Amino acid sequence: MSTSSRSSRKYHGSIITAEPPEPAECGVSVPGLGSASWCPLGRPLSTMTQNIKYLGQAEAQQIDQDLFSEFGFSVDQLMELAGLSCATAVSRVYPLSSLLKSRPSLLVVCGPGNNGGDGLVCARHLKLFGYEPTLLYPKRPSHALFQALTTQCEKMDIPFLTEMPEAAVIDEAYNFVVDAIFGFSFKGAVREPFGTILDTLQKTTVPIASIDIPSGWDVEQGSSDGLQPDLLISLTAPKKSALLFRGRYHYLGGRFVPPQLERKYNLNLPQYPGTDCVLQL
Ligand SMILES: NC(=O)C1=CN([C@@H]2O[C@H](COP(=O)(O)OP(=O)(O)OC[C@H]3O[C@@H](n4cnc5c(N)ncnc54)[C@H](O)[C@@H]3O)[C@@H](O)[C@H]2O)[C@@H](O)CC1
Ligand SMILES: [K+]
Repeated sequence: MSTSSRSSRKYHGSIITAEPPEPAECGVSVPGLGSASWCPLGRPLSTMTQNIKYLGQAEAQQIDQDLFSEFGFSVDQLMELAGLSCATAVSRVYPLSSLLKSRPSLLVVCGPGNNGGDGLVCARHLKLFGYEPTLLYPKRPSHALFQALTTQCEKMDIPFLTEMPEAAVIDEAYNFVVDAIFGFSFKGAVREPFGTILDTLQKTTVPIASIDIPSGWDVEQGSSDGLQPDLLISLTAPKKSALLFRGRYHYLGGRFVPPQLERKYNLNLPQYPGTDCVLQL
């Protein structure tokens, strides 16, 4: 599906209001990408968010490392906050009252790395928020953290599918899909079973909410014919490919960046409102 055809995509089974407007000039200056000629949703970024830094892949991974080594965080700490912000953004964009299907069902597809871990946490919080998530988690790392997150979801009575349903089945059964397959460490051609899973997701018509990066997109260059999510939740700071996001909603989450780290990488993060853990960009 091309990016241009995405803007005319119609969603079924939930939540649709209006077509996304055409992109407009907003002239965001992005290190390494020059001046972007448009911005998501076609509206100028506010002065509050226009200087936010869009990260390359290496820089995102370096910040990740700094958080764990120099700043003393553990993975599960940050994953919990990341997953909670994803669930919060999802519930803002697709509130229970807006869902058209009789049950507040959604599918969360998790990949083999930390992005998949964010998906497990997000599913657990969505269940606590009153949604009915179902998980697909085809490649499970043996690490104790992922086993614990899986157990937590099982104990919350969140069902796990054994295989990816066909697109028509997803459209029929779920209000929307959370894409937690790949994040900022994705590289190269997609390997199975995720190639088939992403092909199926592209055939669905329900909205897709992508965690950190639309899965299958190059972290910096994006993908013109890849997944075109309706919602993108950028964690810590957006990645360069987020400039090519043409869905309706772009949120920032992962409100855990210490000011010292923000200064070190000149992230220029916008101020989150009050005690909120997400911010719409
Ligand atoms: N520092 C941060 O900003 C935080 C990041 N978190 C999450 O962690 C993510 C990054 O996690 P990871 O570094 O584990 O990486 P990813 O979750 O992006 O993916 C790595 C996994 O995908 C596989 N993979 C990579 N390329 C592939 C391909 N072409 N085909 C098939 N499999 C492929 C790798 O073998 C590995 O198992 C972020 O995007 C974010 O979602 C959060 O959990 C916590 C805080
Ligand atoms: K993703």
